[in-house]
Amino acid sequence: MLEDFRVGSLANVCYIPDYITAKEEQRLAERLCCCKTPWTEVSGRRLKNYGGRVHDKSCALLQAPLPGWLEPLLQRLSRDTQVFGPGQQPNHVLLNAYKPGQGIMPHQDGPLYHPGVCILSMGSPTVMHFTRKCPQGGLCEGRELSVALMPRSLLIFSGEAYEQCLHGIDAAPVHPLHGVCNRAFLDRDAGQELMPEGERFSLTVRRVLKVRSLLR
Ligand SMILES: O=C(O)CCC(=O)C(=O)O
Ligand SMILES: [Fe+2]
Repeated sequence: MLEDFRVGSLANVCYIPDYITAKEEQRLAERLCCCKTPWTEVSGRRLKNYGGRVHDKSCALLQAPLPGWLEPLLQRLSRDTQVFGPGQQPNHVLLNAYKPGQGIMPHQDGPLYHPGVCILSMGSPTVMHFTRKCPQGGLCEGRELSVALMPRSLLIFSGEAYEQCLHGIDAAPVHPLHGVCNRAFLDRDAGQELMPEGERFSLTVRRVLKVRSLLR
């Protein structure tokens, strides 16, 4: 199934438009925002964490229960994408909330996780850029890949895109669509740029490799 959704020049990047319906998006966004899990702030951006926290020293997930209402989505993601390892389920979910003009610095998700991630987008659209790491250190010139992330879409990446590239979102009021690799999946009237008007919410779904259960 994923074969039909491969985009761009990097191996193992897939973009699925309308992975969830508008109704599912609304219900999920309400639950995420209203649930009692507290928001934290990172560089002005708001975050919520589900499934526990990764302990700095042991690099293990101090596991906390995931909300029951997230389970059907997580099962669906592992079944459809198999990006968390063969037969494996994700155990960690991050909610990011971006006001218009906010972004996320180019970064790597790192070795604590199985090297595959799903990002579900809700609310305002944006563009994510992948930049290759140089063998000599630092970042290569230019961007390897840009993907428009429309609301209700699912981005999946692993392998080369996960391990050899950094990904980020420009902190900019407008996101040009020039050169995005998933143009074929966008509405014909998408225009030349995306201008977020409201907040964007994204769910970053991953599997932390080492787990220390506090549930017992
Ligand atoms: O909001 C996004 O689409 C990206 C989030 C991300 O890269 C992360 O949580 O590591
Ligand atoms: Fe990331």
